[in-house]
Amino acid sequence: MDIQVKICGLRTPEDVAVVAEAGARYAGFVFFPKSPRAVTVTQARALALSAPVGLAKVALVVNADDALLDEICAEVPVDMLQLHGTESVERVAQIRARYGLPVMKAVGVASEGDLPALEAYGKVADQLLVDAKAPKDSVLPGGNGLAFDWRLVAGRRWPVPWMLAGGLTPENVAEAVRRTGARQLDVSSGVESGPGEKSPELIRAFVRAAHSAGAEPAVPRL
Ligand SMILES: O=C(O)c1ccccc1NCC(=O)[C@H](O)[C@H](O)COP(=O)(O)O
Repeated sequence: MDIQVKICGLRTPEDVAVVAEAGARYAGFVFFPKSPRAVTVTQARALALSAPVGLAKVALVVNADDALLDEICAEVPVDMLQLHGTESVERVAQIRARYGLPVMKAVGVASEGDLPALEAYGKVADQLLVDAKAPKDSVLPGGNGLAFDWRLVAGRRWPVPWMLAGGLTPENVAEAVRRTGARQLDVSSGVESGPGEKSPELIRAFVRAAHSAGAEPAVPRL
């Protein structure tokens, strides 16, 4: 299976076009006002409508209530919901049932103790996003440009497909793939020239490096 890439935190139609042309599979829109990548529902609608067929649009929310999710799902043609807060297993199942969209649950990983959560969420979500745990003093639950110890997830399997995230860059993505065996990758800060500013060159370099790494045998080297 080819490597699939998600570029998160897109804010302009130009970002969307570059991501699609580069060959990414997913485009993420951040509905978290404190983020430098935040978009409004109106902005996200325009971005989603500009996306070509084949680019899956992902709405990223943090502990969203039904009112916000109702609005996003009514206005923005999204293909997946990414839950990046402290949503419980029950809440993930409820959101999945209410909106009839695939749900990806993000889980922050810093130590072995964080791994059981992936098993639990893997029973109710359609995908898992295995991300670095946010530092305690960060205002952002994700998108901090920090990697975690990839040995924690090397060769692991969960009940549903998963994406690796956290501090990935065009320079380290091949090593991340080799070490973890990940077949899906998510990046935000590593393809930016400044907070919230996506770089077309870095996006192209990241997708190229990820796809090249996917063509190599997926044998974890530790
Ligand atoms: O990106 C944000 O600003 C953000 C805000 C609130 C919750 C999650 C957020 N990002 C989550 C992502 O999907 C990122 O792509 C993922 O955490 C990896 O980020 P990075 O380490 O910057 O590549």
